[in-house]
Amino acid sequence: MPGTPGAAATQDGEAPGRSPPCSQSYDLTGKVMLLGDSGVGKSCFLLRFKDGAFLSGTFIATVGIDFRNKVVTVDGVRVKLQIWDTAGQERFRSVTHAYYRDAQALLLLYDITNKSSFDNIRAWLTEIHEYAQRDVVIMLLGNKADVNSERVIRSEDGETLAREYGVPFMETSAKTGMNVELAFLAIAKELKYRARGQADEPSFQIRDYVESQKKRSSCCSFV
Ligand SMILES: Nc1nc2c(ncn2[C@@H]2O[C@H](COP(=O)(O)OP(=O)(O)OP(=O)(O)O)[C@@H](O)[C@H]2O)c(=O)[nH]1
Repeated sequence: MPGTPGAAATQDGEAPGRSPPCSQSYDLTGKVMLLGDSGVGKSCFLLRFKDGAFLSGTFIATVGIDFRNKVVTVDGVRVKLQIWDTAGQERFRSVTHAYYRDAQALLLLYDITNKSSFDNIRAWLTEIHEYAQRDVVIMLLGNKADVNSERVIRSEDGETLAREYGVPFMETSAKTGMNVELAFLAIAKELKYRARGQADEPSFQIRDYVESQKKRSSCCSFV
């Protein structure tokens, strides 16, 4: 959803819609939701992106929903991402469903060390198709890639599932930062492409972009 060009961005942590005391300008804005089972690392993923931090050993399950804003610049365009961190626990599902409709992009996470979080991805996609906009951008992320010794889901399994649903895929780590920024930048680029049309980049495809950036970073990753 295009924002008012040059308008003041909402302050971090402030309820959307209220006027901010300070301003950070942006050209476009988009709502992104983090989804996936409880414990897959959604809150840590957001914290890594927003503040570059990781709090190890602590797991405080999200209650309901929380959000943070961050402005990223892609191809000279400032995109304000309003990122909603949802609770993965079943009992909060009815709360989070209400937010799907406004989201332009969804990051769907599973934990590569937790088989049920991967098996539940199909159920998440069914929910997404029920509650989200038809053209919502979806990205599948296999998080906790830093703990390869406890891996139970192969990277190829994530890739196969993503291909089946026609969505981009990558493995990530909120702990090391691997591919965290890339996931959000790819979303921002797609939102920019949708808002600005084909003029700047006639053949932009988010899946191709993610694949090319993954390959490019494999030699000297963010780890
Ligand atoms: N090794 C490793 N641990 C992680 C990573 N991301 C998160 N964790 C750990 O996984 C646990 C759960 O992380 P959260 O970010 O709270 O999980 P969540 O998906 O937000 O959980 P809910 O709020 O209940 O939906 C915490 O103990 C984190 O420290 C990661 O990339 N690598």
